[in-house]
Amino acid sequence: MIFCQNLTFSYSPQKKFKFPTIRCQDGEALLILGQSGRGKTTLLHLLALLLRPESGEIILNERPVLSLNSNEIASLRANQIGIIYQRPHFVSALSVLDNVLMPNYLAGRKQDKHKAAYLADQLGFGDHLDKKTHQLSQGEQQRVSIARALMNDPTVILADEPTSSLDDDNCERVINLLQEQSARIGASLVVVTHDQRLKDEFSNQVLL
Ligand SMILES: Nc1ncnc2c1ncn2[C@@H]1O[C@H](COP(=O)(O)OP(=O)(O)OP(=O)(O)O)[C@@H](O)[C@H]1O
Repeated sequence: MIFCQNLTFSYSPQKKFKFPTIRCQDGEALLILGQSGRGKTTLLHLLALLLRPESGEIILNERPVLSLNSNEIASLRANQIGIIYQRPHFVSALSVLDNVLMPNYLAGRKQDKHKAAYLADQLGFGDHLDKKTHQLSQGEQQRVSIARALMNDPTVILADEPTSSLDDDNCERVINLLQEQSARIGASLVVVTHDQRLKDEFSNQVLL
């Protein structure tokens, strides 16, 4: 589960944010909708512990996390949080498969090639595993980053505009897969987006 309340953050005295209470239980999905510039990525990075709020509280799996030290936060992020960034960050020298396997490596786990291949098939890029990521289209790269986020069976999945480069068919496929996978592993799924196509796909929604 993920819960936060009274979160505030500022990039500068002119750019301050106060975010609404967010609550997403295990196996549930939450959509956070907002226009460009409303702070969706900022909120997601706060929840992913990539940014530190000025005030407020974040609880992951019943545990207050803002008092953890940097090693504890790194371990939590590697093992329990799957992040799908707005723009995927890949290691360009590695194959698509090795990029998908990267979270196993970073968390000190055995590399699970079967799972990587399964997720790649489900997400429709199973034929591209031996390529380099720059040889894939933007939509394919986005799907690779989704597979990568699911590799360690995270308890919290945070997705930043996961459907922005996708056509309608792939949009539906990706959202279904994210919801199925998070429900299957009992994870909390939080999606931030301005993609209005997702409005009817989530029963729990927050507007920024
Ligand atoms: N590192 C930064 N330093 C200063 N201002 C920033 C920084 N990152 C974001 N901002 C500003 O904070 C505001 C919110 O940015 P954020 O990326 O969180 O919005 P968003 O809702 O995700 O937008 P979009 O839908 O366009 O991605 C924007 O006005 C942006 O210019």
